Amino acid sequence: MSEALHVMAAVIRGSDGRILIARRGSHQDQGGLWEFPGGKLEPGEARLDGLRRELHEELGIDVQAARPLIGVLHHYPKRSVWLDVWLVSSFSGEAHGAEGQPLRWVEPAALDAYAFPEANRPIVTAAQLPERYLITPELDDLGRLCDGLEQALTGGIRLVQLRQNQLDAPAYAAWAEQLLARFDGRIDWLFKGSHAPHWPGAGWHLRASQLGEVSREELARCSGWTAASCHNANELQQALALGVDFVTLSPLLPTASHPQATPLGWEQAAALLRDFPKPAYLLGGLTTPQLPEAWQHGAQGIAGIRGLWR
Ligand SMILES: Nc1nc2c([nH]c(=O)n2[C@@H]2O[C@H](COP(=O)(O)OP(=O)(O)OP(=O)(O)O)[C@@H](O)[C@H]2O)c(=O)[nH]1
Ligand SMILES: [Mg+2]
Repeated sequence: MSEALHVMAAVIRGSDGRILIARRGSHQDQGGLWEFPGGKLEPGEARLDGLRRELHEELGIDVQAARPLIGVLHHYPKRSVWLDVWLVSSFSGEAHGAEGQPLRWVEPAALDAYAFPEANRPIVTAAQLPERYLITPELDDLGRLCDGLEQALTGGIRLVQLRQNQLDAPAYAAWAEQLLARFDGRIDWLFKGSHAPHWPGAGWHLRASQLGEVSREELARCSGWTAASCHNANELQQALALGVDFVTLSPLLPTASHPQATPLGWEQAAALLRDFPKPAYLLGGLTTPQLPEAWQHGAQGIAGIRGLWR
């Protein structure tokens, strides 16, 4: 990372949820492609200061609230860049292309239609994913699960993994089908098991043990989000090679559901994520008030069963 060019970039989210993108000048590196505004950090400059300076220079705005979103180390043929991307949720001033660059405010889902530099794929994903990923508790009753999900939705959850390890495959499929119909369009689902990719619109969450069994092609056929459970550097590399959209990294802290596992702790998790260019949710013993700590340690946010249920 030492030789990589440290670039500060911003996913700027307006009050209506849309995101600001700019088109790079044709004379610039990656010319003509869309980008997240920002630029090179100067020697000795603090990260947030660099971000503020770049956004002032390029857009004429003053940052009021920002936090780390994702770090992406990318090797272009000519040079390596460390894209240090922050989410800007509040700013003053009217954004305009101060260097003559065209700007556009875009719905997060519509970002897929724009041509970005190669390094930007995980940034687009990070801009689209929420900060919390709910994993369902194992319940013996579908009605209770639905009630809990309604409450979670009220609390702002919209990304959910259906974990029901007590069910056999046919029973799991029956629940999945009913849940898809009931929460139509309100939840982004990730299902588990080998049958998961067959539901249109639903995502697929791989267990760590599936990382060596599933192919890139199989994963690419899934029409929703794809994710994997990772616990160490090796599994993160496997997930990266398969091309999943995001991962969970666990266990961060001791948990009741996995009492035998050794927790990673904050520092080890941060070290693993520094070299991992995809959004990652930290999992294990975390609750919503720990979100800022997760962001500071390089995570997209937190995942959880008990911590996010009710
Ligand atoms: N700002 C920005 N740079 C990106 C993105 N994606 C990406 O690969 N880069 C790369 O990061 C590098 C530095 O960005 P930059 O050209 O904005 O730097 P800068 O504002 O200081 O520009 P300057 O050298 O024209 O003064 C470029 O090689 C650029 O291609 C992105 O989304 N935003
Ligand atoms: Mg720039």
